Amino acid sequence: MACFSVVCNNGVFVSKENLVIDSGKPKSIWRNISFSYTSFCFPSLGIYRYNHCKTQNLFFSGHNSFRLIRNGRRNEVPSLAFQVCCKAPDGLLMRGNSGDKETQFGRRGSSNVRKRISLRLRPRLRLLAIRMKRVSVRSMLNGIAVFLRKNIRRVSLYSTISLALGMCYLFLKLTAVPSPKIVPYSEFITSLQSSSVTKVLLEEGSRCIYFNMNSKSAENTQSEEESSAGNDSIENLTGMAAREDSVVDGRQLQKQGLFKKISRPKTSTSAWMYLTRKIDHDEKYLLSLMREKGTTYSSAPQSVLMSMRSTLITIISLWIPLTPLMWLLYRQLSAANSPARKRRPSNQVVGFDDVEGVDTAKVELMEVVSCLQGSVNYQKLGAKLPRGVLLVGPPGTGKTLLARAVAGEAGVPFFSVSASEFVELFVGRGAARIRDLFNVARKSAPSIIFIDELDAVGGKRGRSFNDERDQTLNQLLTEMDGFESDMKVVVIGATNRPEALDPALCRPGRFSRKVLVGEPNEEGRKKILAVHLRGVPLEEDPQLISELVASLTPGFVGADLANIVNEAALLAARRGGETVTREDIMEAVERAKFGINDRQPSTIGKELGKLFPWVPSLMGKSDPRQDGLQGPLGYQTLS
Ligand SMILES: Nc1ncnc2c1ncn2[C@@H]1O[C@H](COP(=O)(O)OP(=O)(O)OP(=O)(O)O)[C@@H](O)[C@H]1O
Repeated sequence: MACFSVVCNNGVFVSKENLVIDSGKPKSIWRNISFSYTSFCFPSLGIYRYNHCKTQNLFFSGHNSFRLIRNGRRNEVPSLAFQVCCKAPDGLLMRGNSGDKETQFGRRGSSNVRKRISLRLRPRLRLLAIRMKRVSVRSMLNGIAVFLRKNIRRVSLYSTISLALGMCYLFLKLTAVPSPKIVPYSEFITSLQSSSVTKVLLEEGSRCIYFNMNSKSAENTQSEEESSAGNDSIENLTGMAAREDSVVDGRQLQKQGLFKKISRPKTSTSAWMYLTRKIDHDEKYLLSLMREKGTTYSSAPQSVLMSMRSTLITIISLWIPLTPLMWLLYRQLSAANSPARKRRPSNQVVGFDDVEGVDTAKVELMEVVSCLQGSVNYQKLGAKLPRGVLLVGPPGTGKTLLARAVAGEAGVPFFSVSASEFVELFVGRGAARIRDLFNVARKSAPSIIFIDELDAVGGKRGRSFNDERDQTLNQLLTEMDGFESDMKVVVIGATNRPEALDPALCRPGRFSRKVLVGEPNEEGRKKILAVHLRGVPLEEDPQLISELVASLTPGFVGADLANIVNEAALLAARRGGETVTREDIMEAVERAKFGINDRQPSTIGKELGKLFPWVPSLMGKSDPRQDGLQGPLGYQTLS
């Protein structure tokens, strides 16, 4: 029993978390402590023992302290002392720490809160100060320089875009002029008829007609607008008020109390008060009316600045919504997504030793490896390196593994793609990817391209309306034709459906060599099992187990056998065993053969079976034990 006391002379408990005892040891050590009882002494009141803390009031807090919660009680005693006794493992040094920040006893109220806040803040500020001291301007600048160097392209692109946008904004801001008020054409004609229009400008190449009116009419129009609309837009007011040759001057507007709204400077003024749009085939009448009324009229092209401004606005308003779309398109179309880039040439660690049970296929492929390595001088006799080798066989027989083994043995770059990666949404994209892949492979020659599930793009042409797929296949055919005779690039394809392939793909010169990768026989299965049992700790002799499992698994392919070994290891791990036993292996074989089922038939099932013995046979589920069908090695198979 280790006892220690914590004494506080002034202040009261204000916190529920009123005591933290620091052991100076890691938190894990505290787990062994059981709290016996707490005794409080209140000398000023004459109370010396006061037990109220229970075991559950012991909490771990921080990494090397524990905390007492006092059930919310408060001691309103100015002076108190208490003792904490704990059972601790032998040799554990404990010390009470009344000066701990969380055991502060202060006055109730705001001063205490302030104290607590300051106590919590202080260490954080200290930490911040230490960190700030460590930060040096030079290292920061170095960091920025390194970042810029690394991302020079991206940084320059973003800064160019930002600069261009900034320039556009500045240009628009500088060339901004208050636009004239747009009025209907009929109003313009009426004003002309009443001789209130003073000056007209017909803009060349557009339908815009700018015009000014004399003061009286402008005033009338203004008051009409006010009464009808209530308030005008700031632009219109600005345009009217600030115009130099406008008849309505600033003073008038000020009188009307409208000038308050004007915020634009006087320099950005428009020369024209009103704007309307021309009606087709009315030019004759318009000109004759203006001549009749003696109105000054002229025509002028749009100013360069204004046309630039409107072009810029059009471009920006078009491009802003289009940019995300373009970005998506770019990402889709960019070569960065191409399989050739994704698959960097890598040296595979798989060798022919890792592939067993497919000896004929291995011999064929070993020849290709010898040609790639240059150990067989096939050119001397005028022979050519086979362009393509097609691996044909049921799923899981090791076609992919064989291709990887070829790459591993030849020690050349290996580009592995699944043909489905060439199936694209955009016409021509799949073909471009094929082109990319072959270009990269050619550059890294001697190399091997492996196309898995070749039937995804190599299916017979013209059978569907899928133009994109046909184009991709055409490109593949072209690329395979395009190898120069001395180019050491071999294309290995794998498929489960050779009958679905386009005949052009299988003609000599393309996938001329077809290698059947079939189901392994018993000897083959034994060898495959031996490969997969290499790294598994077995209770018995691996050879014996391989023979046993091989004899029980006719029709199983390499992938099934690899799965059996893996399942057995998992079962052993589940039961917590150190080694994989024969039972684990047998259970894994059963699982692979019959699937995972409940071994024990359910009680309801049993009862039903007793009552209606014909039900299981009706459902096609007869008891294997009754049928004499036994599991491997006399094990009962699943019911
Ligand atoms: N002959 C074999 N020797 C050793 N392991 C094999 C063999 N065949 C298959 N395996 C195991 O099965 C796994 C799957 O094989 P793989 O992917 O090569 O089959 P596949 O014939 O390409 O199948 P699919 O036609 O479905 O693509 C391999 O990773 C390997 O672990």
